[in-house]
Amino acid sequence: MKPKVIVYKKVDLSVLHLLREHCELTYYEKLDAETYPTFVKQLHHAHGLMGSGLKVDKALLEQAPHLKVVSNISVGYDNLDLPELSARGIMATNTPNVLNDTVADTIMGIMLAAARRITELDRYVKDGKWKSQIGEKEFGVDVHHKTLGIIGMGGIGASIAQRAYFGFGMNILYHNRSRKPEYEQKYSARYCSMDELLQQSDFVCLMTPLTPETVKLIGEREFKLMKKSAIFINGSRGATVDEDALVHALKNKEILAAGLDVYLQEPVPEDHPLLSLENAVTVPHIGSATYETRMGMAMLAAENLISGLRGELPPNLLNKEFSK
Ligand SMILES: NC(=O)c1ccc[n+]([C@@H]2O[C@H](COP(=O)([O-])OP(=O)(O)OC[C@H]3O[C@@H](n4cnc5c(N)ncnc54)[C@H](O)[C@@H]3O)[C@@H](O)[C@H]2O)c1
Ligand SMILES: O=C(O)[C@H](O)CO
Repeated sequence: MKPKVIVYKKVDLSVLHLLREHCELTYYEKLDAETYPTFVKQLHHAHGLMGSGLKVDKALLEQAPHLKVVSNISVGYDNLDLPELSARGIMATNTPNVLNDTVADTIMGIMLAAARRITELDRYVKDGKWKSQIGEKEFGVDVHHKTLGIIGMGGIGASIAQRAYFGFGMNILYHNRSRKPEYEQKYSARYCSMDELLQQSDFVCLMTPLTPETVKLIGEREFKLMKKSAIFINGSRGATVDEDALVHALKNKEILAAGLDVYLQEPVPEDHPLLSLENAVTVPHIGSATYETRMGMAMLAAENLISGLRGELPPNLLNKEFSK
């Protein structure tokens, strides 16, 4: 008998074909108030789960007595209660590396947009405000040859460093849990303490996972340490930043601007103070959102799922306990 699998995110047909070869599939393009009750009923029989964003915690797992593999279609896995999954003998997997280049492209785009005020000035043109030659009021600041500080020099951080160093001639500083000699060599990246990075960088880019240690990693104190001309970029998770402190820093010109892909609450509420600030570039969590990369992530997630359901160790297994 084929294992029963629930996919709860829209994925390409080729991914569904692959899954159907190996599993009995229930497919939801998305979970919402309407589909959730049926999803929970099916959870009682499921051996595998694949999707993204769903909080997989004790309460959910109580309703999934046969579950063997949870396959996240994302590299971040802060939605998973990993200790609880491990205690129940359930494998968890994610999708690292396939998205590095795409997310790094997004981050460079946000950096350029914030520094050169691209989104703000796009609105200026469309609102009919371009009446004469632009002047200093519309000037931005350079990106090239500035100092970029990367907090969280993992797969994505390194791809950002590569673009910034080779493409923009930037000077790279980084802070990470451990030193990365490979990137020091390739991108002349210099390891430093977080405080030094915050004080020296023209652009501060946050790329750590969301963990208990990184909740509100950047707050009032950190914004005060940054240069008044600094541009802050968050591509990690919203909860790694104290959003009230960020709004305060932007309003009071403690920093020049911010570029944000992630928020504490997503979708970000319409009346969020960040959305009324001209010096905040706000995009809707689009880091990995290209056809090619989302397809690659879903395919990798399907491979992880199938491998785990076969009783193998999936390529991107997260629980350390299973590898022992
Ligand atoms: N905006 C998006 O669409 C998007 C896309 C992909 C990933 N992400 C986020 O980016 C995160 C990083 O992704 P990745 O693929 O580069 O992961 P990764 O595991 O390769 O890299 C994360 C790096 O952060 C470092 N780190 C962890 N805790 C730290 C701390 N307290 N201080 C300093 N460094 C710390 C790790 O040592 C590691 O080098 C993901 O966990 C996810 O939350 C967002
Ligand atoms: O963690 C990830 O992979 C991104 O946030 C996309 O969901």
